[in-house]
Amino acid sequence: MSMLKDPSSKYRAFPTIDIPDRTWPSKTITTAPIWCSSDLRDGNQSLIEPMDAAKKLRFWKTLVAVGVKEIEASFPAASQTDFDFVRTLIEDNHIPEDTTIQVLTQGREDLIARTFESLRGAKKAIVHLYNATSPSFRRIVFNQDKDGIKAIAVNAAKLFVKYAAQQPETQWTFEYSPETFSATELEFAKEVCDAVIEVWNPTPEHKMILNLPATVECATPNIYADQIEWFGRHINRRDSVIISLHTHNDRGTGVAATELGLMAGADRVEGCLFGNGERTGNVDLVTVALNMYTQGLDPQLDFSDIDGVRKVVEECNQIQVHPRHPYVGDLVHTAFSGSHQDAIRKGFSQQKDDALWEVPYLPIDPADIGRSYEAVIRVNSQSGKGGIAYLLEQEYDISLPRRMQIEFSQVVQAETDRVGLEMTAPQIYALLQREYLQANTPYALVSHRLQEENGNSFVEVEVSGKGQGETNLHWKGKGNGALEALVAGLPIGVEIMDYNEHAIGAGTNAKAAAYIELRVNGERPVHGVGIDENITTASFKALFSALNRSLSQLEAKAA
Ligand SMILES: CC(=O)SCCNC(=O)CCNC(=O)[C@H](O)C(C)(C)COP(=O)(O)OP(=O)(O)OC[C@H]1O[C@@H](n2cnc3c(N)ncnc32)[C@H](O)[C@@H]1OP(=O)(O)O
Ligand SMILES: CC(C)C(=O)C(=O)O
Repeated sequence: MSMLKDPSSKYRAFPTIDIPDRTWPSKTITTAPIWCSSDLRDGNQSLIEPMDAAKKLRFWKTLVAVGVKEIEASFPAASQTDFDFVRTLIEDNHIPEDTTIQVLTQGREDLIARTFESLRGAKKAIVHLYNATSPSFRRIVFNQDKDGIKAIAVNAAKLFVKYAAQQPETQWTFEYSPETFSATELEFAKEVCDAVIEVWNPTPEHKMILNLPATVECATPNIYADQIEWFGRHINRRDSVIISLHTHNDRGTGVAATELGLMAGADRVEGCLFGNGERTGNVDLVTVALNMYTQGLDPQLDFSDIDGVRKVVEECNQIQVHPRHPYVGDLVHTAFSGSHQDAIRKGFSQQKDDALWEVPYLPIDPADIGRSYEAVIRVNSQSGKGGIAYLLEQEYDISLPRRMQIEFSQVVQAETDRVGLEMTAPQIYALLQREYLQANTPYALVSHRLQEENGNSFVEVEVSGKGQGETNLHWKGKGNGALEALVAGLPIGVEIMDYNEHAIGAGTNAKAAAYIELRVNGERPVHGVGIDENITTASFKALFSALNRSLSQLEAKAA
């Protein structure tokens, strides 16, 4: 094999479908399909360790809670575990009235007999027959010509009728899959399916299911859509047939193929939660459903606790969901990068409760699927001021003025660059404390006295600090307001460039936050922050914070 100069010569392009008047490209999906989960069958058969009975039951209950109404529970003839699971569901009444159990079998009589046996006593059931129809499977696996392949399907279909008749207490629905449909000549797929239709004789009142698998995804999704549209136009008794999609994800386009297949007229979708299944998986039912949701269409499945569902699926399958997996991955509602955070923060502040969802970079409101907003913005070295400001607002009720956001983001940036790690909200707050709230040198405010007289403010402050020796300093000043009086009393020339304040919290526990931008001796302005129960004290603390930071920076510059 390695001798081949160009290995791609081993493969060939999938031919296009001759359907020039195709209609699906201009369709949209307007109704939710019938959903069928194959987690307990196609998903289960792909696991390193297939689920035991307890796990299968837990998974089954989760699917029922999500609202999946048709659930392929097993391949009962494959193993005693699979057979017994079907018995448990029936005998212990785990199948709600509005839910139908589905099982799969090959077209061999011993397997069919055992399959029907497993369903004894079920109120209703879907029995699913498959055999592969594509040229390579005909040649390689079955060593049969087209007639031989059709005969497998027709003979098995007849056996279905025979065995179903022996259990008339059950309301039967039959499903046929021309396995490898997407790699089968369309005329031949139709021929086999028409032959099965003849045997099962469905009616508009009692339909059968024709499931059209992309058993191995082998072409672009538009080809699959063409195949589905062609099939729907040509199959006999279309009104008595439910057309079902069953895609895999070998080319990474299982979701796209399913969506285009629905636009092409299919009625039903088989798949697995979070895309488990053979090789690269079956189509992910969650993504298809939530994609509909984000188009304003109710998918009729409940993923309002998506993390709860994920937990069950991960524990049963023993496979972790990827952090980038659409909708459910740990990181998919998270923005680290500055410009994204800025846009998200602005989006949140403008988003009205009942308005169309328009928060940039978030295709879905995380709250709709049970996620909090906590993980939406996370800060690392790629982050900007918006994300930092957002976290302080959300977690600590602290709203930094715009120019201070810019200044503080440089402090955070230096820290994230230094440690090379993400910074959590508590770590950012600790940095704010260290940098601003605890900026106590060289001057720490010990106490202050404020007097108002005839529109004038008189301030006396007691100041201590490193380098002041044992004796505290006392500075006095007079001005039009408290801050002006304090500035007048300082022995250093300062100029207040900007002042902001706001409440933190409400009621008796409320505090005040004050922010001051201060220019010392005509140098570059520097910010300070003060937090206190008393707004005047908060503003004085903010002034000392700015003064100390500025003096420290000047000292560092001079050194
Ligand atoms: C695409 C899919 O996911 S299809 C579902 C696949 N899932 C599974 O196979 C899981 C469960 N299967 C099993 O446990 C086993 O395959 C069993 C118990 C069903 C059968 O096991 P075995 O009797 O050992 O047969 P095995 O699986 O090897 O089947 C191969 C034979 O069945 C034939 N066969 C394969 N598929 C079908 C079919 N759909 N209908 C009729 N015959 C078939 C093959 O041609 C082959 O025949 P040969 O022995 O004459 O060459
Ligand atoms: C049995 C069929 C539907 C199947 O699982 C497949 O083709 O992938």
